[in-house]
Amino acid sequence: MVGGGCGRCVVEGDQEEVIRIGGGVDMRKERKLVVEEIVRASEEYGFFKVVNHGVSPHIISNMEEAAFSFFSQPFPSKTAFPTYGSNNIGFSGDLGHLEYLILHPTHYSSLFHYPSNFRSSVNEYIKAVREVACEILEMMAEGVGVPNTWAFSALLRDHDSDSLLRLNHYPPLLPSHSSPSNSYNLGFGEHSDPQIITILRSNDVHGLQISLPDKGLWLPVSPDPSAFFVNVGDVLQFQCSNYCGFHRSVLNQSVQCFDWNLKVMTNGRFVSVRHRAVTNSHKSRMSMAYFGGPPLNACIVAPPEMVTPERPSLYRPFTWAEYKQAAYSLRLGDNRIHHFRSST
Ligand SMILES: O=C(O)CCC(=O)C(=O)O
Ligand SMILES: [Fe+2]
Repeated sequence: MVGGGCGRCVVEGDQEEVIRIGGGVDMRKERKLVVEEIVRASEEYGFFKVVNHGVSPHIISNMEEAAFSFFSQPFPSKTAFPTYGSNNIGFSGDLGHLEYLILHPTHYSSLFHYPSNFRSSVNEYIKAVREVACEILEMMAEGVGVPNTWAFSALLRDHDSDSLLRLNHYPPLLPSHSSPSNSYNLGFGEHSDPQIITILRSNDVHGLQISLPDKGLWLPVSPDPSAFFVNVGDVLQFQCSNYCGFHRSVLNQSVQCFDWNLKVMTNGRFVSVRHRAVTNSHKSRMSMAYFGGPPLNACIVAPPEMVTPERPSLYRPFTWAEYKQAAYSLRLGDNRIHHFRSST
């Protein structure tokens, strides 16, 4: 269990609660039950674990080995890769004890410089986790009563989807680098993920913590390398409010006007989870986060089914490009959703 004094609202986690959250949605159970569990967890926490997800352990271990081997290179070799970063998170001065690599599957140039075995591990992994993400989004749409159950997932399947894979490596802490309380240091500060959905997986080392809505508690999440953790992203919180998504390639026809309504796609019915990662171990921690994002020009607005006179639209429509720009210009921990609330 992780506890201690780093950050402004650190409270030791309640193990019972962690177990309840981390128990896992079993994807092999009857679909109706899986849908119910996913919707409930997305409303309550914006976070859940999935087990029996169907991704081959071979694909996962290949990706992890490729990532460890990348990070084991000398520092100057790593900095030659344009999407490698260390200690600085984003562009607004946030710091963390980690190094990372950002890989954009649809940007050919993002993978161009890597050896072919690395590229194929990344491509295979992304393909597999995108399927998991899409299946979950389809169940979410079904669970909240959106008739086109592919409406959210189509955004990830879009050729122009702005999805990415982020590999985070938290090296073990040297004693001279640990915080005065010696409990842990911040690896990745408090934030919510801006995209639609995150499929997160880590090796068997503790570090991830989630914050419960309105409770000011940080709960440590026990690692489970055979499972994926799912974060509801900001866009899905929005989107489960006004939606209507059409996709050229899905419909196989030319659609003049994209009516992507992710509202902050659930009109606030789902919550995006605030989370962070701490380094508290003598072992390296590796997390691999697939962020499912919409195309840049997608208009984020909730499905009509999610907006009623009793539940008016909470957010104004905006494009993913607008939101992304706002997200990256603010500090990691800022509440950016707030800037997109309707004025009425
Ligand atoms: O390392 C982790 O478990 C969390 C990483 C994370 O939150 C992120 O990459 O957005
Ligand atoms: Fe995150």
